[in-house]
Amino acid sequence: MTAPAISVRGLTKRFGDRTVVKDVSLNVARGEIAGFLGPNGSGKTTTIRLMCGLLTPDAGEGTVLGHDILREGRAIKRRVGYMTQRFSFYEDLTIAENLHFVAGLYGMRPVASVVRDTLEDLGLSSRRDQLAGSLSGGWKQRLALAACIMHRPDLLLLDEPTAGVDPKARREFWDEIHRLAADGLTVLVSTHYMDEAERCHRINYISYGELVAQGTVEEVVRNAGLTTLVLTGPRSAEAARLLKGAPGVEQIAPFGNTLHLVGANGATLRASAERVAAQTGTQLAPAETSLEDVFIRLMGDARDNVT
Ligand SMILES: Nc1ncnc2c1ncn2[C@@H]1O[C@H](COP(=O)(O)OP(=O)(O)OP(=O)(O)O)[C@@H](O)[C@H]1O
Repeated sequence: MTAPAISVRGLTKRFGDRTVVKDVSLNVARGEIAGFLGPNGSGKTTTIRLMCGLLTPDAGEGTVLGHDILREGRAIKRRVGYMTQRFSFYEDLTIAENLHFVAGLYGMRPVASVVRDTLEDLGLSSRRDQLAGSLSGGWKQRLALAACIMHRPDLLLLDEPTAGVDPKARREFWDEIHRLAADGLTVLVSTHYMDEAERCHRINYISYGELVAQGTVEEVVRNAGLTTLVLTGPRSAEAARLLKGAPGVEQIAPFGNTLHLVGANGATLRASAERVAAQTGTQLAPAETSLEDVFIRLMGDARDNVT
């Protein structure tokens, strides 16, 4: 039986007297696209670096691609492609020249055909002679992806790969990720975008260094046990004022003419919402809880734990 792509337990990392990763356990099956989510500074990058042997944990153990993270960092690095948050290229080299350089670093032979295959694989052939510095965000990101899959890794670690990229380029990037996963590559990808989280097979949510939710999107939403209601009508802004601080109302978010209300205690939330709906002549209806509703809730919970 092949070992899971990632199987780590109790990972902990301190910087000075701050513990930024606390007892994190993570399992990622081969071929899975695992999402890694959480607020800024919650420890995603640090966890990724612990798993690919770039940082040594203060506690914890486990394997990545069957290799021990404490003793076999070199073997892990050879089989992992890591796209960092601020990936960089030689801006005054073309796409093809940048890839030649990377192929040389990895010692891949014959360089010319490796580069040609990679260009073709990622649909970069038509732009092979364009200077990297003159590419749009979406093409730069595609080049970065090409550079990190060139050595045919088994696991891709992508740290916010689509930050600042337009929706069409993001969609194409995700189509590419799914294509790679269908070919057997495992992907762990950190993101702040909800639509991207929904494109993962499973998600892992980390907050202040602790993993607080794991599972498929449906499981994470269901386990949060939240009720969501929608108020609609021209007086929804007034309704929002009246609902602020009302019993059971934990989140109030306007979306155009509607007001999105979320709370853990469904009965209390409904009672408050019905009262205000009657007062303001707005219509009340049940709605599906979204992943965003759950994440806002998780962020609030974690902050409460810290203060
Ligand atoms: N080498 C370091 N030395 C000291 N503190 C660090 C170091 N690297 C990260 N940190 C701190 O650890 C915390 C977690 O950072 P990390 O980059 O892992 O979070 P993140 O979840 O990736 O955040 P973001 O979403 O903003 O990228 C932050 O408070 C950060 O400032």
